[in-house]
Amino acid sequence: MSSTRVERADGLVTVIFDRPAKKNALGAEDWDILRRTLIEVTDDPGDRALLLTGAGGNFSAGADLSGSMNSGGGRGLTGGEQQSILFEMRAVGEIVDRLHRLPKPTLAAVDGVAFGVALGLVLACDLVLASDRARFCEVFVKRGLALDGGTSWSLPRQVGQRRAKQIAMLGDEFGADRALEWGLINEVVPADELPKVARDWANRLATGPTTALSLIKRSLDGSDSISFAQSLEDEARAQHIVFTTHDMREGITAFLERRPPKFTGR
Ligand SMILES: CC(C)(COP(=O)(O)OP(=O)(O)OC[C@H]1O[C@@H](n2cnc3c(N)ncnc32)[C@H](O)[C@@H]1OP(=O)(O)O)[C@@H](O)C(=O)NCCC(=O)NCCSC(=O)/C=C1/CC=CC=CO1
Repeated sequence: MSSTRVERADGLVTVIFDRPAKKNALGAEDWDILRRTLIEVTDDPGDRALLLTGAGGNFSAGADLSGSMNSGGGRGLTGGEQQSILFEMRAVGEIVDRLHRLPKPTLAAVDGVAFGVALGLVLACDLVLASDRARFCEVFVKRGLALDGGTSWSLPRQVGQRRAKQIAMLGDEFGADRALEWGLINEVVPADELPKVARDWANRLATGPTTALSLIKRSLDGSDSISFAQSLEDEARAQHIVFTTHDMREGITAFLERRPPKFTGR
């Protein structure tokens, strides 16, 4: 049964995992909604930023272990079941990749638990806000699972190999303060303030200069795999592109006219 809602307002697309009785565990329909939404946000110029969050005091407890992924039941998998797990995991991987590569800014707002593949979704976002009662866990090892959700890639990049191995191989829960100290999240706010602060940040992204934000994101994400000289060339090309935008003209005009800019995403 699907439990994910999508809301749109003023350029901001909010995806809300909403099955509180199951800690917002994610099943096939949730993945389908997320996949479709990511395609829409990629293609629709009216969608200018994405906020991922959960309802009922939790982000998500990760994959729904009672659903389609819970195959085998201790009797060993048939060849067909094994194939189907590979297929499902590739499908989930494709969705996390879409999120990671989304050409619009993304923000995760985490209250309560973000476990397993849900942690992967969080780490694939550009910015992460957490409440002071957020709990994170690379829980896979506790279930006898290997890593997924792109966390084998994002964790070492965000916290370094040494800590990534601790987080992934021990599978201990950690709180928002530790996540902040390790550089996994941007800020911690009191739980009752999280919705407001998240909306403020997300609205700032959604009313920002969309092309510039997209190019900023692309250049930072790509910086690991290119030389300094290449980054300078890429920056030149990016500025060349933003000089064709209405938002760049508006940004400079607004500065000269001593008023706040009104970016429209064009
Ligand atoms: C630590 C918990 C998140 C919360 O604990 P607690 O507050 O004590 O609450 P519970 O009583 O345990 O949970 C309340 C109800 O929610 C159900 N539930 C919780 N998580 C899941 C889940 N992931 N799938 C299905 N259902 C879930 C729980 O059964 C309760 O239901 P009832 O009231 O009807 O009994 C704790 O719940 C917890 O540790 N949850 C599991 C976390 C987890 O292991 N997540 C999955 C990680 S694996 C993953 O994300 C990706 C894959 C990919 C590959 C293949 C296979 C699977 O996973």
